[in-house]
Amino acid sequence: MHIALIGASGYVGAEFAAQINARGDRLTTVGRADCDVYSAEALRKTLRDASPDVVVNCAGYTGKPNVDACELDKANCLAGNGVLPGVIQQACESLNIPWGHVSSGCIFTGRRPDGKGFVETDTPNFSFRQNNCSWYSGTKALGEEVLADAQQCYIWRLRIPFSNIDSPRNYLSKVQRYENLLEAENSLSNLPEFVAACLDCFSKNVPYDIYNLTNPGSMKTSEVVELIKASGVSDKQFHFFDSEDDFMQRAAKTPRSNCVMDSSKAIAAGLKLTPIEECIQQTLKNWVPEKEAAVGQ
Ligand SMILES: NC(=O)C1=CN([C@@H]2O[C@H](COP(=O)(O)OP(=O)(O)OC[C@H]3O[C@@H](n4cnc5c(N)ncnc54)[C@H](OP(=O)(O)O)[C@@H]3O)[C@@H](O)[C@H]2O)C=CC1
Ligand SMILES: Cc1cn([C@H]2C[C@H](O)[C@@H](COP(=O)(O)OP(=O)(O)O[C@H]3O[C@@H](C)C(=O)[C@@H](O)[C@H]3O)O2)c(=O)[nH]c1=O
Repeated sequence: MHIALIGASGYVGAEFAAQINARGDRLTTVGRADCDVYSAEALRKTLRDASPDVVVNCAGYTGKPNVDACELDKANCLAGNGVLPGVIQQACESLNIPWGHVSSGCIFTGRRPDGKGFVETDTPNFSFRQNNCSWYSGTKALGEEVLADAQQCYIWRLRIPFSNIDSPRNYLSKVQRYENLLEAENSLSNLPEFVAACLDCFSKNVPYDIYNLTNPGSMKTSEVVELIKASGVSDKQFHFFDSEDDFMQRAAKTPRSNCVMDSSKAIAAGLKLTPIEECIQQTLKNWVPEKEAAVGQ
């Protein structure tokens, strides 16, 4: 399969590129340096010339070191998350190329009113329409609205990614590095399993649709801390904020979307997502500290 990857230079894009190469698929990367990705015509020409079988979009604006930074660069964030998906849709549809878009579970907060995790048909409850969200989450929800009528398109929802490679973007690293932790319940995505599931959508002919690609189940921060301690990866003394208000006052500029998601639709479609506790345990067993990860590159 020949895959054109938009956003290959990012945290998520790098994992896509690595797995595409490891599968022996053909990879063409498309970035802002190659063409004006905001021009459907320029993007169409670039894609037509490359002639891929499928396109994957993992470009987007996340904010560094975290989503707080999006509050300071709203126009770029809106462009990357709200406008770009629509331009890619236009280019792909004009060439009749199937494609997938990396969205985020952060368009939800909490649990459904019935206590269950959010499913794909639930309306995002952490969005500009609810007027309760971070700028980042609002733009990601808009991105999904833009793609509501997209053809031959997967929307893959990633949520607080983690892997065994220690890095500032890895949730298991963040838990070890933050001075104080917010106690919250979340569904999480193992990044390698997320990317494998996205690529499997094409190879297994999974129906085009929205998929929550989180590892089944959810974890409280304190439960993640216990797994880290039990693994021997860190012997740090972990400290917690007193409350969400304390977190907002001392560490955050904008609210976070801690939420529980239901990934049973993805599992039923044959995508492999290991239950969350088991997945974190396996990940910590194979932990590669950042210094060793840098040597291996
Ligand atoms: N990391 C996370 O925690 C999560 C990420 N996601 C989503 O996954 C996607 C990738 O995230 P991640 O890899 O972490 O992000 P990174 O910031 O690591 O990478 C972002 C990528 O998008 C490109 N990009 C950044 N801003 C823009 C813009 N305004 N217009 C066009 N291209 C842009 C960058 O390209 P360039 O080299 O040109 O700068 C880069 O390739 C995003 O859509 C994000 O919302 C979803 C859930 C969780
Ligand atoms: C800043 C901070 C966050 N947290 C918690 C809040 C939250 O539950 C969790 C993650 O918050 P962060 O601020 O690290 O990350 P944030 O930027 O909110 O993370 C998000 O990135 C974007 C791109 C996404 O799409 C999301 O799915 C998610 O991965 O860590 C702490 O415990 N202590 C802290 O000091």
